Amino acid sequence: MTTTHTELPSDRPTVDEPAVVVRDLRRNYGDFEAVKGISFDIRPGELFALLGTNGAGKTTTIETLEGFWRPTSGTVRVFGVDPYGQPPALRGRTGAVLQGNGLMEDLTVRESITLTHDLTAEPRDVDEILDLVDLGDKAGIAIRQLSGGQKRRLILAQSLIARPEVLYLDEPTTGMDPEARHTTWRIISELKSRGVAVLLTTHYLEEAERLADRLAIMHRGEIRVEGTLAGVLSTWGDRIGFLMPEEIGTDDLPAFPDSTVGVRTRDGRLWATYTVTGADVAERGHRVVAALVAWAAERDVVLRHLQVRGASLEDVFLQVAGATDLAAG
Ligand SMILES: Nc1ncnc2c1ncn2[C@@H]1O[C@H](COP(=O)(O)OP(=O)(O)OP(=O)(O)O)[C@@H](O)[C@H]1O
Repeated sequence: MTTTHTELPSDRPTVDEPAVVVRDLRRNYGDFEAVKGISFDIRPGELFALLGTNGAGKTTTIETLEGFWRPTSGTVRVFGVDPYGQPPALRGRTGAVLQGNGLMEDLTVRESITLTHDLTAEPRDVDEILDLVDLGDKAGIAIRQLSGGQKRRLILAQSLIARPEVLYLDEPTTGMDPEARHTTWRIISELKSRGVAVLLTTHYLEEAERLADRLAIMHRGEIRVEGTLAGVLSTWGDRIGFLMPEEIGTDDLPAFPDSTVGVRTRDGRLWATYTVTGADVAERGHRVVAALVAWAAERDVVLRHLQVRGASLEDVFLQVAGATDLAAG
């Protein structure tokens, strides 16, 4: 999938210009190429989700945008400024929830927020920020007594004190229960609607489905898929799945033009999935179903749980991650 590349913004971007621009970014650790030439933009008020397998290069990308690493080659710009070394021009304009904790565990929640507040030019009010992340009732508690999910929210709170215009969220909801995750999604949506540009990495695909305006899936340092959720799914075709009849071996499954078949185990049972892609998916999918039913009737077998469905983000992710076939159901 191709990306629309624009010129790098000048030092004085207009509102319509991207807040974040990444062009052909490469980042090596010694001889190892962790990021192999990726490009994307994020505009104000937009959330871009960077998904991918473990070790794909997501954190390296965020840390480069945060200014911790200099690109091995290529360019990153935040409001037209090179972020390497966290220059004063970007101070307070970006915030981050990175992996790792970095909290002073003996302070109370309020003391911790107040400390950052007092070091920040034009900070948000301490109580406003506590309310925003739903930690008002924990203000007097020592950080070490917070749950893992509450600590993640406190880190989010710290990142919001300076009213950042760009937010980097590296797996922000890891360790959160479903309710805390929903609260965090609400906060992120609210920030987006206030015009904050957000770069999110997550292993929760539902999180990306709910929040992302655009998303990319990385694998081994490269962006393999990019676009809006609807755009990505529409190019990935339909799935026709059924429970493998016991009488039928994997090699006996028929082949059809314009479709691929895979078999995998789920819940201890074997499922077959035909993937139909390209133009006129619905019509060709219909023909595959008709042919399958005729094929089953000839052999006097039943295709249990026969169903047709569109691709899910999980299907796309698994395919990108190199899974040999796709889950039915
Ligand atoms: N400081 C480092 N020195 C050497 N190699 C590193 C370093 N940091 C990361 N790597 C390697 O670079 C690759 C990309 O790592 P990165 O943390 O960016 O991946 P990720 O997509 O964030 O993974 P995950 O989803 O597991 O958090 C990995 O193979 C990792 O082992």
